[in-house]
Amino acid sequence: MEKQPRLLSSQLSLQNRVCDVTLNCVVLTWKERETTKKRVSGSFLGSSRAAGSHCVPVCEIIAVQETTEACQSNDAGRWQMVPQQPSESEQHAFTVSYVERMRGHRWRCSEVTFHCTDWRLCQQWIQTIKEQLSQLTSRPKSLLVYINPYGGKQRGKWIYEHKVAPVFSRASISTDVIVTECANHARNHLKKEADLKKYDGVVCVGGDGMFSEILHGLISRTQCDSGVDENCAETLVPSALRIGIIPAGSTDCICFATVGTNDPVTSALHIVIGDSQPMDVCSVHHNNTFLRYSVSLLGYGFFGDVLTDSERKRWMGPARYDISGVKTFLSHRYYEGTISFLPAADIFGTPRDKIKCRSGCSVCQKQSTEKLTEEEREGSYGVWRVTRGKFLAINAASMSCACPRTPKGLSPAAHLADGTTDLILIRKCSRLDFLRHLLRHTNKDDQFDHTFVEVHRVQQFRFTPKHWEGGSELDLCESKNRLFGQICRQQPVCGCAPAHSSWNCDGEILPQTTIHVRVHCQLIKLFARGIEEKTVFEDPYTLCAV
Ligand SMILES: CCCCCCCCCCCCC/C=C/[C@@H](O)[C@H](COP(=O)(O)O)NC(=O)CCCCC
Ligand SMILES: Nc1ncnc2c1ncn2[C@@H]1O[C@H](COP(=O)(O)OP(=O)(O)O)[C@@H](O)[C@H]1O
Ligand SMILES: [Ca+2]
Repeated sequence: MEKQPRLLSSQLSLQNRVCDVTLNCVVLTWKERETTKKRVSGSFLGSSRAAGSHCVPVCEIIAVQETTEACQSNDAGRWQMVPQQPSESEQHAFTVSYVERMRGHRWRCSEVTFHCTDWRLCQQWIQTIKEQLSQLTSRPKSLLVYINPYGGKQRGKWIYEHKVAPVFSRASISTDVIVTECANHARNHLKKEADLKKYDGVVCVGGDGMFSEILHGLISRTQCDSGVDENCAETLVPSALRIGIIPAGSTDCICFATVGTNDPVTSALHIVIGDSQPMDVCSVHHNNTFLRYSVSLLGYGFFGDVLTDSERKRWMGPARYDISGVKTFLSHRYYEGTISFLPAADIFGTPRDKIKCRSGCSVCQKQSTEKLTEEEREGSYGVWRVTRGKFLAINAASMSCACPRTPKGLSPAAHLADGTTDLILIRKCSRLDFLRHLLRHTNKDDQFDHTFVEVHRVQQFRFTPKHWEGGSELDLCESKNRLFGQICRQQPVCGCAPAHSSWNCDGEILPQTTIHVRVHCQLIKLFARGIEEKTVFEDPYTLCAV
């Protein structure tokens, strides 16, 4: 890697130890100088990390500020470092706050305070670091924050005030905060009222349902401002504003699948450093009319029924999904219908690939840089295929849908930003087989390796339930009784099972069942970077090899 010219290099004191501190355009490093160690009673003070070299990429520095507090003394241990500078020299200090990686993809805001002999040198360090930070133009300065006070365990407000606001304030980000008063408050405000020119991004404090509101508000506003009709547009205009997600809901799958953890402080830090992760958005249509957008799961059958049942149990909080999950599993309902889909070309891979979408994913980047060859582009226009049958579940995962319930996700190899969605068809099978399939979401076994599971990577798909074929949604309502009689004969186990399920669209129930879904590649951007490879956590110093 190219060596960067030094901007500053000084001997500064850190907890009474002398360090060589260096700043270039890319990293801040500090290395403890060799110190005299006084042996007191058989062991040495200081961990190898404390005595070693530290390195923080400039892009992961949160802030720098002059420190006014009293200097700390470090002679409480059994071993004592002999200071190489007189203590009266430690009158001027500055503190650097930076991202530190913890286990499980979590980030924390750590601080290091350097002391120096000379006021001017101290100011020079503060000024130079500030200048470096000011050049990071992708960082937001002003954010519009929406909090759902009733999402998840109803801790959205508390989480924002105690975990997130202090991080934003440390990074000098200004915020306008709206605590929502009813469902669709955030969506309507974004769509019609918000003065979006004032902001560099929108922050959602809540779950997937709340995120969905903000997504809809922002996309609709962008189309409206650009004169694009959401009902018929094949191409939608990407939104200029990024969305940050502070997880405070029940599933929080969009946060988990784009950051690797559901941790408010980690999300706040991704926002502060101005990360950017493009994301595919599916538009769902019925009879050529736009219904909704989806970024994670569109699920008919099992996941639709779980959601419908769980809505009546909202008072239980996140536990409602466990109760409804068990209930829906036991009811073992299947649904008949026809799925037609437009497969993605071979270059997009398959849902059974071993390679996963990770930070800086080359498959997704290929889409963003539009580096497809003519041949690849030609090959990406496929031929529609049709399949019909009885299904326990029909799922479309536009991203892995990883969440604490299934850390590898519903479709572990799905990509965040490749312009495709993974269609997962679970055909009618025994309860035991379905249980085996579900359990595999929680362990290392391949949940697609069953004869009754079919997977396709697609650009578009349509679904028509059997009793709809050749008719309209209204036809069903009119002939409801006749149909229910027929279906109960087909599925005697349920007593009086409904003929149709509902679509679970990112946690919202869709009223229509006959749908046409189209993927819009990288329509929005999040303040995230995708899940980082383990190596970044194991050896953060690889980042600093400059
Ligand atoms: C016997 C072991 C069963 C294990 C099953 C594991 C499968 C879980 C897959 C979960 C996929 C989640 C996809 C995301 C869905 C969310 O959009 C939606 C709304 O979230 P929120 O607004 O935060 O409440 N959540 C759900 O639909 C919950 C599905 C839970 C199913 C058990
Ligand atoms: N103030 C509010 N009162 C009632 N519902 C709200 C409010 N704000 C948002 N909502 C709705 O609450 C639903 C669930 O929100 P979400 O934050 O996803 O929580 P959860 O993950 O627990 O479902 C969303 O559909 C959203 O539209
Ligand atoms: Ca995708």
